[in-house]
Amino acid sequence: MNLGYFSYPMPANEPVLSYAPGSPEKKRLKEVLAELKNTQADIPMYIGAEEVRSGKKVALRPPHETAHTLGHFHAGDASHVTKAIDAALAARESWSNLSWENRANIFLKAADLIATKYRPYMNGTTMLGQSKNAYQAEIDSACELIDFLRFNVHFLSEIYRQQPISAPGIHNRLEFRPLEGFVLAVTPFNFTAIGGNLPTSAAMCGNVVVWKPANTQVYAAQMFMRILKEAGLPDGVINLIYVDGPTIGSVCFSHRDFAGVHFTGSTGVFNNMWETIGKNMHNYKSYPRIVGETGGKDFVLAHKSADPKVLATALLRGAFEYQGQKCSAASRAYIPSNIAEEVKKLLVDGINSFKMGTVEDFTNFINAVIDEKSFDKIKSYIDNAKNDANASVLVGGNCDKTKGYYIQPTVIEAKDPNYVTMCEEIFGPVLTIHVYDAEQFEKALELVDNTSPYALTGSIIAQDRYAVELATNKLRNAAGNFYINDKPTGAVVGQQPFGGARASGTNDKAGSILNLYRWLSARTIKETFNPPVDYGYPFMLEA
Ligand SMILES: NC(=O)c1ccc[n+]([C@@H]2O[C@H](COP(=O)([O-])OP(=O)(O)OC[C@H]3O[C@@H](n4cnc5c(N)ncnc54)[C@H](O)[C@@H]3O)[C@@H](O)[C@H]2O)c1
Ligand SMILES: N[C@@H](CCC=O)C(=O)O
Repeated sequence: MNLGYFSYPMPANEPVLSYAPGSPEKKRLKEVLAELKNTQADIPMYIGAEEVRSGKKVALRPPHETAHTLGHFHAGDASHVTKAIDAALAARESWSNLSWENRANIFLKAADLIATKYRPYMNGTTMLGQSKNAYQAEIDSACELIDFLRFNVHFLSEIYRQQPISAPGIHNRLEFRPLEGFVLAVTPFNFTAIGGNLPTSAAMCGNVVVWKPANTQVYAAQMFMRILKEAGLPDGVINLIYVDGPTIGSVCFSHRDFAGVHFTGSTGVFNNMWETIGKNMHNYKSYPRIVGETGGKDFVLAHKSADPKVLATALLRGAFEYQGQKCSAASRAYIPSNIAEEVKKLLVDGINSFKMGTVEDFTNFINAVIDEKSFDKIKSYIDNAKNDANASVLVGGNCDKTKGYYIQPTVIEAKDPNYVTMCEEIFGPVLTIHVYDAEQFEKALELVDNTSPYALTGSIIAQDRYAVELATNKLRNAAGNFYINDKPTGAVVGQQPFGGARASGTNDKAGSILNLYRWLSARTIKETFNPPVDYGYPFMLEA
């Protein structure tokens, strides 16, 4: 029964806590980190009402301290994927019929639980499981996740209000139905907030979901799942399983009720999904929604009018925060010759001042990269640069995996603007710079636009307003998130809707109203109050 239209006004962004020395939030976070480290977690899959323990245990270790074990999760197989789909479909009718305010308030309650008693647990599991320092965890697993939940509730309310006009004698209305089937959410390791957003944005719209996080993000993902349960999410609406990607794909993408995939991760995996879905089209009841935010090779282009300190700071933060493991991280920079020497010195000094180590020591700016595979891949790019005549390592370059996956933040200088590290996504703390002739700005713009297949984020650093305008226009399709005099990272929900085009994804802008439309299928209803009773037209009364 609907007895009123209940409003959900635009929320404010969740304030970022500072964790400054002596602050209560720092004290509490330290206590929780110690508690988590002293506990051996036994993490089940969540399928329907069940906590499923397969017995196939996978150990969870902090990337910065691989000798320590945080516990383990129970990995699943194809049978668990089927079970999760069945549980989702069984929950579908009741969930999709639940009133909007009762759906919405579950997610708002979850946001409040994260903002209060579970904040140190969301941050603590993210810090230990994904090797994020306290600030990087706070902006991700607390603030961004809370914002996703609150803003999406507001955006969906706005969608439900959008109704067609009605001519005299009729009433038209739009129902924003959930999709007919289940949605698969496949999420990456690097952002706990993305892990939380992909299943909940679809679920909020009345869909039922099978959620598969990256193995290296399970520690924080299960924490969020437990919070959703405590907030009142009914069984089966979101089913959290830990099954390898190809197995998930083979079961979900051949299922008749597969209604859509909400993916964030690498371009190669998404391309593979798209191809598989295309090949299986004949299986499905409806055309599935395919939403994917993928890789990046994000640029910073400086003009000769750039302030060297603004540029160096944008690079130090934009390239190295969270060890460069942000899809938005600055990984190629084009520096004009007039300020190149000064900027290089600022970069070298900045990097030499970085402290690297565990997340428990709050003085560390840099922690470890996510896993051994990633460590080996990043190291091979650095080793190749050390031995290539077209490149030189300006600073950094040391890699050590004896205690954790530590890669020293590294700047490579490429003489060749098409050198491999200027083009390929590395996803680690490696920035490649290319110095261009300061009088050849237009040529540099072309290089930026054409060097990489991606188009996710990018920045122009300039004081000259003509240069800013030229870059904004020429690079219109080179980035879905374009920054002026700022680093290319750190988009805030509600402020900078996030996503890129070209090989960076479908650009459905996570955390914005645009994304929610993808999880809805509108039905138009026309009601006629005084229906005609004669088929003829008035003009037919006379020849
Ligand atoms: N554009 C964005 O908004 C955005 C945000 C975060 C990360 N990313 C991208 O994500 C990547 C880093 O994250 P990652 O290492 O977790 O990415 P990934 O592609 O390796 O994994 C992402 C998810 O896909 C799963 N997966 C892997 N192979 C699969 C397969 N064959 N079938 C189905 N699922 C499969 C993984 O287990 C994980 O859950 C980078 O490329 C980064 O740019 C993009
Ligand atoms: N939205 C984040 C990046 C997400 C990808 O990893 C940012 O803007 O830095």
